[in-house]
Amino acid sequence: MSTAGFGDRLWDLMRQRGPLCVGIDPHPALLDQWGLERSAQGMREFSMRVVDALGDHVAAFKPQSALFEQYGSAGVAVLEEVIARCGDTDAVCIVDAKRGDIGSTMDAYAAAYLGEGSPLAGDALTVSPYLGVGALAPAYEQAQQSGHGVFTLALTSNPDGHGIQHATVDNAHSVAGLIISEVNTLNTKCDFQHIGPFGLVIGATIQSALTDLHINIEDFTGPILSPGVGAQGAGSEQVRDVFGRAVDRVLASSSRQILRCGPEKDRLVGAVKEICDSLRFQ
Ligand SMILES: O=C(O)c1cc(=O)[nH]c(=O)n1[C@@H]1O[C@H](COP(=O)(O)O)[C@@H](O)[C@H]1O
Repeated sequence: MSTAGFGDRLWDLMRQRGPLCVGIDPHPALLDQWGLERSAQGMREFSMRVVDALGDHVAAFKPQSALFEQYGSAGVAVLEEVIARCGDTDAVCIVDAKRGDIGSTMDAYAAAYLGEGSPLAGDALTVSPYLGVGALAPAYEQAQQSGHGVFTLALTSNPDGHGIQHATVDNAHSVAGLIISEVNTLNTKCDFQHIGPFGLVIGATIQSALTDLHINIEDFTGPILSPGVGAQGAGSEQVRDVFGRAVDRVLASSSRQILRCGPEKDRLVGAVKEICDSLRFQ
């Protein structure tokens, strides 16, 4: 087990294995395609096969909590097992639960998803800043204590996000720009070698939004999780165009495009290698 902080651990993995996160999203249609039952047990089999096939090949896994929650407590129990199985690999596990609440409730989310030894805690958590970045302080504090990471939504991959995220505040900054700057300040209070533990979620589908909103993403000092690669239409070209010189901090994320290549291990590994090769920009 590495003693490096979350950001530096992820940085090293991205360099060794390629900057790709595989989303574990066991959609019912994928269970059908893999010949598995639409049940918690089917989802368990699906997710374990993904982790076992790709655990030595990818920098990160991102189990999507809602897909498990839809099966109730049996699904959540499977999510716990999947997080534990990811922990048996060297890849980092980003639990995609997009949590966010007032500070006193956020304490409980932080304990559940980032607390040392909690069954729902991976290496990092996605959080939603709609209640204010300040309200998420318990998550950032808990992550720092336990050496974990947090990815805060900034410019999401879905077009519906524009209305709020691109909105202008005080006639100057955009909402997204303020979130990015607040998260960056958190990293300045941390010790790290390459990148800090506090990251952003910025979709690969956002086209010129960073430029349009006058956001200089090159100044950002954490990892950038970038979903939207594959099923949502973005490819490596979009990743390079969106992030420019900040691309070395980008962890591209793809779920359905890769998962559709299963269940055979060789095809899953082949899909990962192909995307990773396309993401090597130097
Ligand atoms: O936080 C996320 O991971 C996320 C943020 C975002 O802006 N857009 C987005 O698609 N995601 C997640 O990334 C995954 C995308 O899945 P695919 O479209 O199948 O690659 C889903 O689990 C989404 O919930």
